[in-house]
Amino acid sequence: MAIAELSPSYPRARVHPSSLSSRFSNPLLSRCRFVPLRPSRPNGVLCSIAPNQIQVPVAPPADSAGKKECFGVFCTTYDLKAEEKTKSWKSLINIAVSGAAGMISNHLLFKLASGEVFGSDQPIALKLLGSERSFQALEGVAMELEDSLYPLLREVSIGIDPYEVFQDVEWALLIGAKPRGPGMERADLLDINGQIFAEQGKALNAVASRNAKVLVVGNPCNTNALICMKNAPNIPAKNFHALTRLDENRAKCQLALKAGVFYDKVSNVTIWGNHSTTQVPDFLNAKIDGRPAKEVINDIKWLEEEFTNIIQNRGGVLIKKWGRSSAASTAVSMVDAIKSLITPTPEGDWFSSGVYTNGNPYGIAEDIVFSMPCRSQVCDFCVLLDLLLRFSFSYLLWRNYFSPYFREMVTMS
Ligand SMILES: NC(=O)C1=CN([C@@H]2O[C@H](COP(=O)(O)OP(=O)(O)OC[C@H]3O[C@@H](n4cnc5c(N)ncnc54)[C@H](OP(=O)(O)O)[C@@H]3O)[C@@H](O)[C@H]2O)C=CC1
Ligand SMILES: O=C([O-])CC(=O)C(=O)O
Repeated sequence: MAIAELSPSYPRARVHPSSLSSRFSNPLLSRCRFVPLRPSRPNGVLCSIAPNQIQVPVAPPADSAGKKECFGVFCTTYDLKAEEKTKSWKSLINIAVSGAAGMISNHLLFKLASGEVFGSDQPIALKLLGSERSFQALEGVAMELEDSLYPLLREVSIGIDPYEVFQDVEWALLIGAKPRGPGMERADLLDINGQIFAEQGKALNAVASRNAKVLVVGNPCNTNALICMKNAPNIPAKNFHALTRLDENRAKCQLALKAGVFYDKVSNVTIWGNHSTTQVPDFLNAKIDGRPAKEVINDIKWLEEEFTNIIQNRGGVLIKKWGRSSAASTAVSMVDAIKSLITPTPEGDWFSSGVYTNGNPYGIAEDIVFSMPCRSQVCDFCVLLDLLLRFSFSYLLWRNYFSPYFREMVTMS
């Protein structure tokens, strides 16, 4: 398929010796240093640095001899297991974030590091992917992470080569991509951004954990997720998601406002289709306080016209006001999306995610990434075990309950 054949935007390998050494006031993080990269380090991400920053490597302090080498700004020259507090912790997970010096990441990384996303007993290693142009900013991000003293954040590495940064990652949060400006459609970004996801898919395929979960945010995110997935055949297709949770959150907010209730009363909201103006926010199956939203709101004209329009165009309206695209709310919706994947979905509810359509029961075209209602099952150590395209909407419901107009909108979107 043509999509799978997009060529890489970066050369295969880029390795720069690193320099920098730093010292920290936190005793746990003392004796940090940077060491030169090795082209193929089996475990862990190599920290790259811009060519003009190449220096002779700093020799390890005598008292750390025999201990693990440190990379990036966080340095595990201490024994994690020896710490009382870490005894009940789960084992470290590796999380890659691309576009790590960008706006969305700037909100997301601190949520990840705080434990808000993966839990207060889940230590994490952050692998930050940037580019030569953003490398200094990436160092700035890493410095801010250091200065935040998050106990669960055990390692931070920065790099510009996805083949290095994605090594062994369990999660890849792919944000890095050009955002649209005023007057643009998200699809206008495909020419520029599609290449990024072809390359990153190949890199994930080569070096990431075989069960890595991939959340694609960079726009147009559905198509980019498909491109990434097609380039990563070693990773199960069900592990790829395009972020449409922001749209779901927006829809919940508007329904709550209209009904005069707080957001937490709104459930069962689906975004069908693409994260674009063709999406269909499903008010027919949405519930407010357990009752059908359309009964509670009792204004079908508003639901069909205004509500749908508001959700479809929310991103563009925000760009006109801010001059840039939504970032904080996107990071929040990424947190929601990840938590939905690692937590069993409450009985009777579901969440929206852009997923691969093969085998879907709704008559949606096969072989695309399309947002649908999803539920997750979780194994006991809190890692996504499986994602069910659960037929919360049974085909019967789909056929009999949806108006032909609505059905057509969804399948055409
Ligand atoms: N799915 C969703 O719900 C949403 C998706 N988005 C999308 O997320 C993406 C990132 O948004 P945001 O963080 O605000 O953007 P920023 O411009 O703040 O950061 C994007 C990062 O992407 C990297 N990048 C890669 N290629 C390019 C390029 N050609 N031009 C510019 N930057 C590039 C840059 O990092 P580097 O130089 O290190 O490569 C940059 O730091 C956008 O595509 C945006 O449209 C935004 C909101 C919601
Ligand atoms: O509108 C954009 O380009 C950014 C985005 O995806 C959103 O805010 O939904």
